[in-house]
Amino acid sequence: MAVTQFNPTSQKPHFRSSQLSFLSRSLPRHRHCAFPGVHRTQRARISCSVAPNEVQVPAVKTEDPKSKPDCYGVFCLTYDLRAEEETRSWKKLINIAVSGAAGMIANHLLFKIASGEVFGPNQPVALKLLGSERSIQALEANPSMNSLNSQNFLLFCISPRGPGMERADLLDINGQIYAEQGKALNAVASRNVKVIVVGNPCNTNALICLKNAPNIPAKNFHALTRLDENRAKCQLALKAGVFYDKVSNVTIWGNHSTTQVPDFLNARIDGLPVKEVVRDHKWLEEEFTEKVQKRGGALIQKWGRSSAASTSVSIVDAIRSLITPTPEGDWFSSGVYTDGNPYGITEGIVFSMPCRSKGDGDYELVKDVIFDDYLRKRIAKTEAELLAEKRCVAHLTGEGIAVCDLPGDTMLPGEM
Ligand SMILES: NC(=O)C1=CN([C@@H]2O[C@H](COP(=O)(O)OP(=O)(O)OC[C@H]3O[C@@H](n4cnc5c(N)ncnc54)[C@H](O)[C@@H]3O)[C@@H](O)[C@H]2O)C=CC1
Ligand SMILES: O=C([O-])CC(=O)C(=O)O
Repeated sequence: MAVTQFNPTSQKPHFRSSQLSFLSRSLPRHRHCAFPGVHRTQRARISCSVAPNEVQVPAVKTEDPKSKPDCYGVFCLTYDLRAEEETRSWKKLINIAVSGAAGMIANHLLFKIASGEVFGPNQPVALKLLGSERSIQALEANPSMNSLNSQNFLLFCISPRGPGMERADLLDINGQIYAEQGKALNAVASRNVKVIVVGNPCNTNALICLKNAPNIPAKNFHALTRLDENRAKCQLALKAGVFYDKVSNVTIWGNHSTTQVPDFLNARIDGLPVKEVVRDHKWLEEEFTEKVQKRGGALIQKWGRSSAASTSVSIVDAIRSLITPTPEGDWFSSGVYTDGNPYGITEGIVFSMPCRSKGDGDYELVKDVIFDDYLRKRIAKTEAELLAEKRCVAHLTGEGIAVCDLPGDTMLPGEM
């Protein structure tokens, strides 16, 4: 299963009834062609291109015109993926499932994926929308994980957090959902699926999910800390008076919470160490660090709800970092499993660390980073918080009886 570029031996994708199939809007304007297997009554004239070195699509085969088209909400299936062998001029389908699909983040994200912004032009993508009861009504989404067997990416944007809910309650209630979904993934998903957990507390939710999915490599699970990296880059760019793209090598260490550590020691501006460009080291240690740590909460205070558009942008960045080679010398942050990490961080937790990818969906941890006392001390604090969260969900990870002794002064970004 999964996308060709991740697994060349992947099985042929097949289409389940609740999937919505999109062709990237950014297909070139070339000639029209019809697709084999498309019902005569609904045969869509879909733009497609055939490059000189590609195989021309053979003549259209028709199927029983009486058979009904698959329609879901306003979308009808017009591209029969069973004909995939015959449409060799097309890239292989990428399957993406989004859970919490009727929520704010997904509302931005789904259109980015469907437009071709994430996986590029000429790339067919199939979106599977998963959700709670509410989203079944809103989107005709699918509440079941059973048909996730052919996904390349699974994005969890679930939020059952209610007013006045304590952090420990959230860990438990949200954690139960992730335990359940981890089990479902374990039963049906491809071993190559890449899972990005967005719903908070995302590091520990990712841990619960991966612990309940032992058939899937723990390495394939990510907790989204890319939003924090983007926020850190933005603050550094503003301070240095440079464009955002001049800032590189920014690591967010640890938890997606107010203990996270935006690393200015290893970060660079225009290729130079940040500390050489930003001489105000007090600003780096105090203002910059706190601003990034508490940005989520500041936004909730101003806007009344958590960041959705910028989160969806950062999910796009996170996916693109896995499917395109990391630029030479640079890296990106992701919350990943700590087993085998070269930094001495306790194993068995999901911790944001610097990663590089060859663009094949996989990643390696970056070895050549430096530490000083300030960085080590901060990393120890966020590590302690994640270990406490882990103890708090031991009943959900199969590690015994939960003991919840969360440090009082640490919070989710939105908990200020
Ligand atoms: N990691 C990060 O950088 C960030 C994480 N977040 C987190 O992302 C999550 C989602 O945020 P929004 O989209 O703004 O929330 P939202 O409340 O707008 O949407 C969440 C969706 O999840 C659905 N849902 C609830 N329980 C479910 C279940 N058991 N199965 C499937 N779907 C379920 C709800 O019906 C809703 O449609 C929150 O937990 C939020 O704290 C938000 C911003 C940044
Ligand atoms: O707590 C929240 O939902 C908001 C959040 O993660 C962020 O903006 O970083």
